[in-house]
Amino acid sequence: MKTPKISEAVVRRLPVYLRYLQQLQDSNIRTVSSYELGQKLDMNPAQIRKDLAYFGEFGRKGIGYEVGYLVEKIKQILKIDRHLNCALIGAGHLGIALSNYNRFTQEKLCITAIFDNSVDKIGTEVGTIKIQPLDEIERTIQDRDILIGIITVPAPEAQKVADRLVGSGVKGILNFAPVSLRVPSHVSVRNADLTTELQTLAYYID
Ligand SMILES: NC(=O)c1ccc[n+]([C@@H]2O[C@H](COP(=O)([O-])OP(=O)(O)OC[C@H]3O[C@@H](n4cnc5c(N)ncnc54)[C@H](O)[C@@H]3O)[C@@H](O)[C@H]2O)c1
Repeated sequence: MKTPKISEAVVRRLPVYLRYLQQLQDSNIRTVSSYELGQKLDMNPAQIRKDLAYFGEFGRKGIGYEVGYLVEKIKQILKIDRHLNCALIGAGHLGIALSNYNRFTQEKLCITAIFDNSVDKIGTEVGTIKIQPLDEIERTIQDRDILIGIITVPAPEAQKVADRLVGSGVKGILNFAPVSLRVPSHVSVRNADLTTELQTLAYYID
């Protein structure tokens, strides 16, 4: 069967479903209806059913969704049922905080290499990861099959770092620097920005 083109809005909702389903799993709850999901996530149950139906028939009438099964399915859809190595570049305030957070929360989608260009940082450790010089980025990314780069360097350095990540073969970049990156079309970029989120939020505050 040909997979339909899935909109980004649907893809962005899947991790939201997954996070709540994993909480249910931790509480040993075995089944959940789209109505219950909708109530908890403040979403329309019909929307949830429609989103999940893009990928298959996961629910059963009168019973709902089997939580464990749906968790595994969503992980497969998001392709996070495999180990996916990430490299972080810029071991400053934000980079260290993100690395420490990721270390405790993720088993498979994890930061496995950290780079910086400061002699004060190179060779020091974040958890079990030794910060490497930027010069080692290409070789490390290829040797460790790293597919995602996370940029936490100052804005003027971000494009140069992105170019090196792309040249090393990464397929996705999560960019925290306040700058728009230019990358080839085969590379996906997601920007995370506290300031723009706050500015957007401000619009809704009277
Ligand atoms: N998206 C957000 O919500 C958000 C929040 C805070 C900070 N930021 C951005 O994140 C970035 C980092 O902020 P910070 O407060 O951690 O800064 P920081 O100065 O504490 O850390 C930056 C680190 O990058 C390293 N670095 C600089 N140039 C480099 C290069 N070419 N290659 C490798 N390493 C390099 C520095 O040595 C330093 O360790 C900035 O661009 C900042 O604007 C974004």
